[in-house]
Parts: sequence; structure tokens; C-alpha cells
Amino acid sequence: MTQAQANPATTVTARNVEVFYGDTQAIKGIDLDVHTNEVLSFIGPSGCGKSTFLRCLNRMNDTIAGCRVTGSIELDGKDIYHPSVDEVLLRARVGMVFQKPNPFPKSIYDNIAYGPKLHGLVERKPELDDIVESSLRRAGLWEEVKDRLHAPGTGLSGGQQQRLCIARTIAVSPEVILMDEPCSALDPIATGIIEELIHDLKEKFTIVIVTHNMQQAARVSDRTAFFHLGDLVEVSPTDELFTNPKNKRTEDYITGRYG
Ligand SMILES: Nc1ncnc2c1ncn2[C@@H]1O[C@H](COP(=O)(O)OP(=O)(O)OP(=O)(O)O)[C@@H](O)[C@H]1O
Repeated sequence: MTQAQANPATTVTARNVEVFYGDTQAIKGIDLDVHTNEVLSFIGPSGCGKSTFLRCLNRMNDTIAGCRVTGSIELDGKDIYHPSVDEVLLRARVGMVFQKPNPFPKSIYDNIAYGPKLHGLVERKPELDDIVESSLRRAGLWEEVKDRLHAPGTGLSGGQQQRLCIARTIAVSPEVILMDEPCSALDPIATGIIEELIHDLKEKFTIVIVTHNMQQAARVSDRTAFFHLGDLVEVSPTDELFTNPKNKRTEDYITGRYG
């Protein structure tokens, strides 16, 4: 085993994270490290807290009335819940792609250009053009849209729209990309394209993906975390989790005994 495998660099460190919606506890005392440049999948039965925990990682739960998060989450060793943290900047560093593609009602170009302009990442139009092109290329969409950059993003197919949303996330150079069931609204071909893209993206980004689909977790992720009733039951290298789970609850889930 190499040193890098023995001690992988960690981008996100979560300790004793609990989440409450009003008086109801959705997440119980979760400890988890997200390793740099890995793809980490969250799996588990509906309602087990995958999306809730994912949203803790860029403070999206702050936008939900009555939702309370306790414990600590650090990004590169810094507390993301510290009062001095600007949530807009945090969400640029920890970007998010949602279940349903949600391009802005703007042109393809402006969908990508919006974030870099908002965050003052560019001063001149040629630099912006470069970011738009490189983000679309990285998201595997450039060849399909390069001749219609000023057409509406909402005019693209569902799979193209999801790649546009990924390009929009990439355009502000995040460290982490959170994906909440990014393929659930897509057909199998579009899903395959996104899965290949996830594989390519991990070279540059750290990716955490919630998926309902165990085959998808097996295909795309380096490690998989199994959630059940608000607990993080097990996190293991993906092949180990599916072939040799450590926990009986994980085994019951992957063998289809519930879920
Ligand atoms: N906005 C909310 N207000 C109140 N309760 C919520 C809210 N969002 C989620 N919950 C509750 O928190 C628990 C965890 O839900 P969450 O959506 O995180 O689970 P999940 O594992 O992502 O489920 P699914 O796979 O069905 O998307 C559930 O009991 C759910 O009902």
C-alpha cells in the first residue's frame, strides 16, 4: 500500500454531525472524512438522511426553515459553520448539482458566465470566453453547443441541461462538487454520459454523490457510505462494501432485504 492510500488527504472532515427538523432528528452523530479527489457515494433507503447530510456540506440546510445542524464540519481544516463564513463563497467552493436539471432562464453562455462574474473571477471578456469554453469542455458539452452559445439553456435536452449545470458549477473552480441524485431524471444513455463525466471530473475535483441506485454507486465511486435511519452505518471502499460488508445492516440492504 502506498503512503497516499494509507493516509489519503482529506478535504472535508465531519464530526458528530446531527440534524434536526424542528424536534425530529434526521441525522445522528455522523463522523465522516471525504478524501481529496475521490468519488464518494451515499446510499441507503428512502428517508435515511442522505440528502440531509449532503446539504450539511455546503450549508444548504440553512435555507430550510426549522432545520438545525450541530457538530462540526471543516473544509480544508476550516469550520464552514463559523459566523465569519460567507455562504455564497462557500457554495462556490462546495458546488451542488441537483436531481432535476435547473439551468437559469438565460443563454447557455450566460449560465456559465454568471458565477465567474458574480465572484469577480474575470476582468475581461476574453477571459470569460475562456472560462465558458473550458467549463463546457470539461463537462463534455462544448462540441454539442459551441455553435449556439446564445440560445437558451432551457432548450437543451435533459442530459445536456444536467451537463450545463455541471459546467456552471465547475466554472467557479470549486474544490468539492455535491450531486444529489444527478441522474434520476435522465434516460440510460444520458445517465451513462454523466457517469463517465463523474469519472473524468475526479481528477480535478472531490465529488460526493447521493444515489438511489446501487449499481451506479458501484460504477462511479471509490468509496461508498451506507446510511440507515439517520446513522452512517458503514463507509468502505466500494468493492468491499458490496462484496464484503462489515455491518449486518449494510448486508441486508445490499442483498435487497429492505429498502
Ligand atoms: N425540509 C424538511 N422538513 C422536514 N423534514 C424533512 C425535510 N427534509 C427531509 N426531512 C426528513 O428528514 C429525513 C431524511 O430525509 P432525506 O431527504 O435527507 O433522506 P434521503 O435518504 O435523502 O431520502 P430519499 O432517498 O427519499 O431522497 C426524512 O425523515 C425526511 O422526512
